[in-house]
Amino acid sequence: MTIELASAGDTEDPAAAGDRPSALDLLTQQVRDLVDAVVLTGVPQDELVEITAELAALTDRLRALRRTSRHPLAFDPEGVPRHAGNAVTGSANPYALPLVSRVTSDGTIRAELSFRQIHEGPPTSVHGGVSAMVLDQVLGQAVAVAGGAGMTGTLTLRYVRRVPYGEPLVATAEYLRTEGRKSWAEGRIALPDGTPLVEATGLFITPRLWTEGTAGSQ
Ligand SMILES: CCCCCCCC/C=C\CCCCCCCC(=O)SCCNC(=O)CCNC(=O)[C@H](O)C(C)(C)COP(=O)(O)OP(=O)(O)OC[C@H]1O[C@@H](n2cnc3c(N)ncnc32)[C@H](O)[C@@H]1OP(=O)(O)O
Repeated sequence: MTIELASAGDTEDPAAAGDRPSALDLLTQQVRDLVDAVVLTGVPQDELVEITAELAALTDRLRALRRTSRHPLAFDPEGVPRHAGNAVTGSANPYALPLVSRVTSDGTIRAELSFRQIHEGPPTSVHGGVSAMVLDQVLGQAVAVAGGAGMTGTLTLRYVRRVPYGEPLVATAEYLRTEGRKSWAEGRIALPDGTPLVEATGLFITPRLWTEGTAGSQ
């Protein structure tokens, strides 16, 4: 297999890397595949023991050199916050879906997504907390793009229909309004035909600390 990588040093700057994945992106995706495989594996016990030992050795290799700083926060040209370590969108975070959002011409945040079996809560359905995490992110992006970036103050959800995994879905969010440091947004996870599965409204508050000049950590 030949893999064309981004140049060394590009990993912090997706724009500089163009469409080519960095080695860290590829590692992250491989670990996602690993997690999926763990949840679904049926290999015998002795094989599991051997694999666990091999993974422990790989974990030690990764720990040989640790980052001394968190992944930086950047904004893409449309104003969507990008953070490689983010739990929902992070290209360097195996835990992230990852969710890739764009801004439509009317300012809506839109992300096509597909949950996996690892996101299961009730049998055959996505865990409600996982849906909430995605909605927190896209609503937060909607207010960030509108200029009101903040921390979630409240997030209200209505679980309308069960959310399936393994099927294409769409998450969208729209900025509503701002009053002082408070901004509101609404959004939903829906089937591709628009049938809503989970609806959300959220209040995002720009922390006093940020307005006093200290950057947030999100
Ligand atoms: C320099 C620029 C840097 C830019 C950086 C951009 C970052 C990128 C942005 C976006 C990324 C993409 C999207 C991400 C999406 C995910 C986001 C999350 O998951 S956030 C994690 C979960 N949320 C928390 O952990 C919050 C914890 N709470 C706090 O930090 C504070 O309590 C905070 C910021 C919410 C408020 O603290 P205060 O000191 O700034 O503000 P006070 O003066 O207490 O309140 C201001 C007003 O807001 C109300 N308020 C405060 N907390 C509230 C709450 N939880 N619910 C409702 N109202 C609340 C108050 O009653 C007050 O209202 P009245 O002005 O009197 O009308």
